[in-house]
Amino acid sequence: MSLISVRDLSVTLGHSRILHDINLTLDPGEIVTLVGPNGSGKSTLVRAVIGAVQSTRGQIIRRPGLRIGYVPQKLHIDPTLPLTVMRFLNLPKRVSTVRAEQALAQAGVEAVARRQMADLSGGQLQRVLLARALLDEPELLILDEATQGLDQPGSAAFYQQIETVRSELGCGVLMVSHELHVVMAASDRVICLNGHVCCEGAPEHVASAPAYRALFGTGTQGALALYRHQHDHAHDDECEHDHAHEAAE
Ligand SMILES: Nc1ncnc2c1ncn2[C@@H]1O[C@H](COP(=O)(O)OP(=O)(O)OP(=O)(O)O)[C@@H](O)[C@H]1O
Repeated sequence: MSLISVRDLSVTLGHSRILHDINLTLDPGEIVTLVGPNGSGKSTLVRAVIGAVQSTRGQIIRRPGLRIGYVPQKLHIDPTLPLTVMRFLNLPKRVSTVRAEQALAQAGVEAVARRQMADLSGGQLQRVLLARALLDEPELLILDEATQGLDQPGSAAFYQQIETVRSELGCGVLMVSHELHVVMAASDRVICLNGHVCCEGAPEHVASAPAYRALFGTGTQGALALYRHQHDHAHDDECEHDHAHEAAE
């Protein structure tokens, strides 16, 4: 059974229709990335998946008992507040030291357990947030712009860590990102969103789809090669239609 299955989802916020006719499934072990221009509804879709936003039509079916780990964009911490990484991982509920250390190791930052949160670099902080999301051994890991503020090598290293986590835990991963070339290459499947699903499939397929190119141009192909890895592309969805005109909407 899929981890999540989104069927004909529409979301209206205030008087604006933000998402319409969204269909999406995510299977165990899959890394799916949502890309799309600012305001295209990526965060709204993720928030609907975690149950923080109500749908106006359609449904979201979660596998019964599904454990979801969520990595936010950023965490604002008062720099004057003394808070070690270990204490942070014990908020809001206590975890064993062994489990916290395991999660830090899975996130690639085992050495920072006793450090102050305020002293961490941007990349270390994002990995600590990842560790926190891993504490409950999620079956689905959701990351919403989790590499914002990191430079490109930092982002690439973070996404490689996500791939490691996926292969160690076997969890599915749903990510939102603006860093098209880096994130797309780390994904099994990419969904290009602009209020609805414009096109989807393997990164190479989406990068060359007319709808994607209309939204983002053609500059990502070379960079994709940087982090290319082998996938079975046999089941890629074809881009059903050309929505190139929508870029002008
Ligand atoms: N509570 C709300 N009420 C009304 N409109 C909202 C609300 N929340 C979000 N929106 C609008 O929904 C649209 C989609 O927002 P969303 O944050 O999902 O897009 P996004 O693709 O994640 O954007 P970005 O890439 O800029 O983060 C935007 O136009 C936003 O202004």
